Amino acid sequence: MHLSEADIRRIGSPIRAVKEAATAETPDRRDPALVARVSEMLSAIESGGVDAVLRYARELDGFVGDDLEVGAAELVRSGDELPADLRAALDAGAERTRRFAEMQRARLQDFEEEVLPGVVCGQRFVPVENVGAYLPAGRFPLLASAFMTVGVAGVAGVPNIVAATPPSRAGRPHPAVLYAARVSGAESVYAVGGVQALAAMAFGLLDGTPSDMVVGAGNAYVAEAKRQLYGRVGIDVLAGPSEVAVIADDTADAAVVAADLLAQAEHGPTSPASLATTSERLAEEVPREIERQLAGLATAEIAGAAWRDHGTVYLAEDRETVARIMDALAPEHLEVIADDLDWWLDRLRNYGSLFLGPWSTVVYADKGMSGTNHVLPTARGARYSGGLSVAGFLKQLTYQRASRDATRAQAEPTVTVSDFEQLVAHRDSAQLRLSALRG
Ligand SMILES: NC(=O)c1ccc[n+]([C@@H]2O[C@H](COP(=O)([O-])OP(=O)(O)OC[C@H]3O[C@@H](n4cnc5c(N)ncnc54)[C@H](O)[C@@H]3O)[C@@H](O)[C@H]2O)c1
Ligand SMILES: N[C@H](CO)Cc1c[nH]c[nH+]1
Ligand SMILES: [Zn+2]
Repeated sequence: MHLSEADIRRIGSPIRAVKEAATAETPDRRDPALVARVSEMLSAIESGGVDAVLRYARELDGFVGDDLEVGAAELVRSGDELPADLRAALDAGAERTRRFAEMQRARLQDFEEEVLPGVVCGQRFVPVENVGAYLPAGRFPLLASAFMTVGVAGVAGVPNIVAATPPSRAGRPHPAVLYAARVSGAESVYAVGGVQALAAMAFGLLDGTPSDMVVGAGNAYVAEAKRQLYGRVGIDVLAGPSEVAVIADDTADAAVVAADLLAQAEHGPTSPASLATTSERLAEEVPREIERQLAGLATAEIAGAAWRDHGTVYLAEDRETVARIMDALAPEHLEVIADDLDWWLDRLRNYGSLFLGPWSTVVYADKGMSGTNHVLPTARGARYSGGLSVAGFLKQLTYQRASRDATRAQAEPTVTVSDFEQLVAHRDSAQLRLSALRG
């Protein structure tokens, strides 16, 4: 995650890149080979149906058998072989995520009001009917993803939710992923991952009902599949490889900053992590501390590659410049470990989710422990979108009613504008009502 020359020009104040990314690739660059591969897979699945889905599932994920559906018995039994503390942690994450989604739902209000005499307009929030939820589990089983998708869709009132997750090495999904899905309210889960999962949900190849919307995070293949399916189905956000950025001043501890950067870098070798600071001390210490922590990290191969290729450290003279850096990077997760948190909360605007102060950290939200959703925009999508939430499953529909007495106020200007546009049928539709009023 790095600033382009154009970003630096726009920011307009001096910035020193203390650590630069080894690759010039930004997270929003689409790899043409990957785009072509996804397109080819979607076409093959659309024409080949379930057989094509099974073929990719076997080839890419070692799926065994012919039936992608995880049976009700396997879903119910999923918790039996898990340690009690893991079950309790998953129960807590599901519950907290649900509770925050309920709080958000309570603040989305239907209403109707008279906008001019005799004309009443209103809005209603209506849930999407069929949702396909993707639960990523390629490199690591991300257990909390079900809370964020299946659980939150349930709070929105979505009547038909199907979940798909890649099989793990034994050819079946991990029981912990299934348990997390179950405590989130899933009744229908399929052992299929990646592009083939999203295509199967969108084309109705799993339970026979095409999803109206597919949601959930995943790797670059998953994000690209959602992008290509968009329009034919709705999507939540383009939630690709995880990213983190930290804003820190002299009050921050280098070990904490380094740990939080590595925590997201370990997702994959293309996961960017960035620090922007006003502290010269921190700008020097954090890269050293990252190397020190990497030496003892079991996932160092992944996190080290991510840090080398996509990690950056920027030193700026003042906090406004740091804020402008974040306006440009628009990271998925943004931590602030600095004084005057209210100033930062007020000033920052481009992030998927914000973590204020040293006692708040991304990994808590990753696991559902704070309650916010961890399906968040990546690749600078936070410039125009927030993350998945209960609102994402609700269509904000409008309606209007008008009394006979309100006809003139709407029909006369409609006739005027339609005449100007030469849209005569439009004019006639309004004129007819005016005539009825007069006659
Ligand atoms: N942005 C967010 O909100 C968010 C949230 C959680 C996770 N994530 C990200 O989700 C990702 C999870 O990635 P993952 O790979 O571990 O799991 P995944 O479930 O996203 O992807 C696994 C699937 O990728 C497909 N795949 C792998 N290589 C392929 C190839 N060469 N051609 C076609 N398909 C291929 C396989 O079918 C496999 O099932 C991570 O990058 C993580 O950072 C993002
Ligand atoms: N950091 C991911 C969102 O980008 C979510 C997650 C879950 N578990 C671990 N991480
Ligand atoms: Zn994470």
